[in-house]
Amino acid sequence: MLRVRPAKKIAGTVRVPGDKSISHRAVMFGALAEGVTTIEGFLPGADCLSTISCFRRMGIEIEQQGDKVTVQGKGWYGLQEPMQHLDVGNSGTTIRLMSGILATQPFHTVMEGDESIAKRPMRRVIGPLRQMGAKIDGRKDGEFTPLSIRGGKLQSMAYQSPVASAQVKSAILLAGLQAEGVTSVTEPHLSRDHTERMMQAFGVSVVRDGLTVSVEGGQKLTGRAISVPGDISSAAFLIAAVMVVPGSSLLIENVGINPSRTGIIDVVKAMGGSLELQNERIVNEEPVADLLVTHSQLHGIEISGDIIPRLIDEIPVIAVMATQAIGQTVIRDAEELKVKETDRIATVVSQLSKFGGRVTPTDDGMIIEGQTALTGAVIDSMGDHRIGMAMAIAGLAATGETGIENEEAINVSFPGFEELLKNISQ
Ligand SMILES: O=C(O)C1=C[C@@H](OP(=O)(O)O)[C@@H](O)[C@H](O)C1
Ligand SMILES: C=C(OP(=O)(O)O)C(=O)O
Repeated sequence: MLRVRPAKKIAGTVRVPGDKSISHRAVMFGALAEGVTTIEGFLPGADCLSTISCFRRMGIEIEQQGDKVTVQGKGWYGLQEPMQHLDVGNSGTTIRLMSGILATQPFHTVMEGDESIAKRPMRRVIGPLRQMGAKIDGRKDGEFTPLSIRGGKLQSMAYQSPVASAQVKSAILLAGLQAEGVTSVTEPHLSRDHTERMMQAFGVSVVRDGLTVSVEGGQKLTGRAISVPGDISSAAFLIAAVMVVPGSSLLIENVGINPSRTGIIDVVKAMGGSLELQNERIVNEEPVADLLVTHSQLHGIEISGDIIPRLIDEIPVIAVMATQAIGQTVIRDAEELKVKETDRIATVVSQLSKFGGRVTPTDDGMIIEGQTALTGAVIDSMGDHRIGMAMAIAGLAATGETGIENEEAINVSFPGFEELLKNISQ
């Protein structure tokens, strides 16, 4: 059990582990590229290690030591048919992006993962890939794992996605790279665009027109050096820690500030929090900065619409911050929370309530009442890394001790979380 004590103050200068979305893509693109790709700042969390192990099973040589990775790319068709099932662990990004890649390969694969993956919807990716000509099956007509993919020659398509999902968009664009003609994806709202940026970094031409992004088939990826910035989704827990513990201040260095990910910064500022970007720069097509965060009394706001995909993974910890804000915080248009590692509307409500948090679930979000005094509790991550970490932050602001059960889930995206939190807590 992870134990958290109330903090008097959060202070220091820190770095968070590498961006999860960018780390997955760097390994995948490196494997499919011609030549060597070196990655520094890689996230050695369980999800990205699942991506590495899937590519190793397909004959790609990958060396990984901590945050340094070398991928010996063999070109798009250099992958070999795996003799066993590919295990994606807990990682939705791995299974959905890989579906797009495997749909183009002239062999058969089966992918499966843990209990949480088995409940997550796959037809959002399988449906369009089938329309492009891939033969894919799974439980409930391809909605659930295990997924069996027999890839081959694909037709290009213009896909109107009903959801703003980077995983859906990325799977189709990856498949489109081997389809004849131009493949495009149009989203209802902009989702994170790391795939588009990294395709360009690997030498692929990508065209964006508003909410539509397109690629022409037949383009090659060329291996290169990639430097992964710190994950803003991990930094979000530390930003929240500063905002819920009076007198706190923290400098978080080297954080990715891609505009499709910075909803958390906009929300903290709109709630009245002090957050300053310093030393802004561009690294491998991705904007990066140091974040100076200073405690401020927050007030409740409404969070809805276009901003939701820009902060979807941060909503559990935003809910924790909102308990310490003056007034009500209302989160709408976030039904996607229901299909993450857990149903994050239900798990935020059930776990935060154990501290005495006042949170009401709604069909597409939640309503959080502030300012509420929290009392330390024993909570359960429910196997969801973001729930475990969000509740640890609640523990910093609570009276008495908090215990987090099933804390090992945190390793999915933030190895070293417990130690880092201890180092900055006084
Ligand atoms: O493409 C990615 O790297 C991710 C996309 C998002 O999921 P959706 O595509 O389902 O919105 C996000 O929640 C996930 O943590 C990572
Ligand atoms: C939803 C998440 O990841 P994935 O979809 O890759 O499992 C997450 O990291 O919060």
